[in-house]
Amino acid sequence: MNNIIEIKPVKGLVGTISIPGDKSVSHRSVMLAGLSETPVTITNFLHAQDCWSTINCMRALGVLVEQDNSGVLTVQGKGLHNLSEPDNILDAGNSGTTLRLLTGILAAQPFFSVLTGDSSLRRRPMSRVISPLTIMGCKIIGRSQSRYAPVAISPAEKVSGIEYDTPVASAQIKSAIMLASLFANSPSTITEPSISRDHTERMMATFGITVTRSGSSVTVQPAQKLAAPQKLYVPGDISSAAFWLVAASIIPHSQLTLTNVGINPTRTGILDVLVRMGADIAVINEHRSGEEPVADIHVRSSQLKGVEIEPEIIPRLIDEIPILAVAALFAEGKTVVRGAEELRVKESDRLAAITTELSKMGANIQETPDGFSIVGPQRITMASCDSHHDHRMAMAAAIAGAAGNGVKISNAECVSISYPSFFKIIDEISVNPLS
Ligand SMILES: O=C(O)C1=C[C@@H](OP(=O)(O)O)[C@@H](O)[C@H](O)C1
Ligand SMILES: C=C(OP(=O)(O)O)C(=O)O
Repeated sequence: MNNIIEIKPVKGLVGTISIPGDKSVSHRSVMLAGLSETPVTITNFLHAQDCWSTINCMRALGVLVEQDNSGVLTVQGKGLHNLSEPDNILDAGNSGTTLRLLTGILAAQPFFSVLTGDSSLRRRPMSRVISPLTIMGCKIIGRSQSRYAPVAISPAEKVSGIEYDTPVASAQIKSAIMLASLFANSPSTITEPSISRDHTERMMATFGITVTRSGSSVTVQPAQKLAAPQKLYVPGDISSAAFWLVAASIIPHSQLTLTNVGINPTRTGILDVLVRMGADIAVINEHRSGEEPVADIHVRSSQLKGVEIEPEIIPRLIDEIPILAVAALFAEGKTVVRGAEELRVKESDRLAAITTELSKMGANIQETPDGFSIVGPQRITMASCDSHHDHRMAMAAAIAGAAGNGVKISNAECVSISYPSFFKIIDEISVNPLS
């Protein structure tokens, strides 16, 4: 399927958007509920393709997952020690989080399993989880000297805790180790170069697991049984909200209210950077939703200015860099991104994809090995772009087109990976599309 979507330039974006559930939290909610013995209802679960990959894998392991008419899930787990051997290969689709976190769970099970994914996921590095899990005693091999999926997992004789310094700040590496550690014979401590998103830590605490943090290290104790909460509530995804935060900032006459946005400090780098760029953003109605902080956000158009985005903040805005590149095109002065080499191993090589696609609109971008620099503001023209089958690229191109002179995006259907209603919402909030 190749859906070509045309986005027209718009005069302004006005309205209120209820931000759909957080993808990271949604994955973790079904995995941990699946390892519990009592039923858990999950409200505001993200019904997008990546999270359904997780549901389908958990179902194949014997977990019962049902949804009601309003999308609320009920998960009846199997407990820590009663998952069943899947009778086929597990398919993580396009989802790195599904594949890497499930590798952590499956590495500690007394049965054989194989995990794979689509052609994009099969190009992404898996040795980063296979290596530490192997040190723990797990038996995992993958394609091409265990660099890539498919990965095949055999029962381990013994799973031991680990003290592990991760070379990259990655919540997927950290979470895979934490999940395997639940089954280990001793605690594990993972130390990151800087703290990646901490949703696993927070949600594990909700399930009665002992997790302690000291600086950039996190220690998780093995568990006998999880004490599941009856209800979980998934906050809105700030990575989805980011597209509207940038769109409303750069499109004149815009005024948006984004409701129910997760503002976990390990995810709010985008807010910090946009505020430094001069964005008109107000965070209101802050409250807690379970272990996660949530708020509403008002955003209005403003003239942004270029900023330096240094390596230290990258883990807190890792998925927002494609849309930040669009913000930089409309900002006055130079924006530089450094230390973002991880973008080369996402759904696409996002640094190359940003440069290629925005250049088609006439943008001038200097790509570097670990980022890019852009001097703005730049006039961009109507162009035919490609998503590279990468949801965040499709949405970033759409906002560039709406703010600029329109865009046609091929392979645009991939927005369903994280934000199925994205194009419908652009239509709903657009004021007087200009033709
Ligand atoms: O743990 C998670 O839910 C995620 C972690 C990040 O990946 P890395 O752990 O590879 O940085 C992020 O890019 C991804 O979208 C979701
Ligand atoms: C990188 C992403 O997700 P994942 O790693 O789970 O595929 C993303 O959503 O931008």
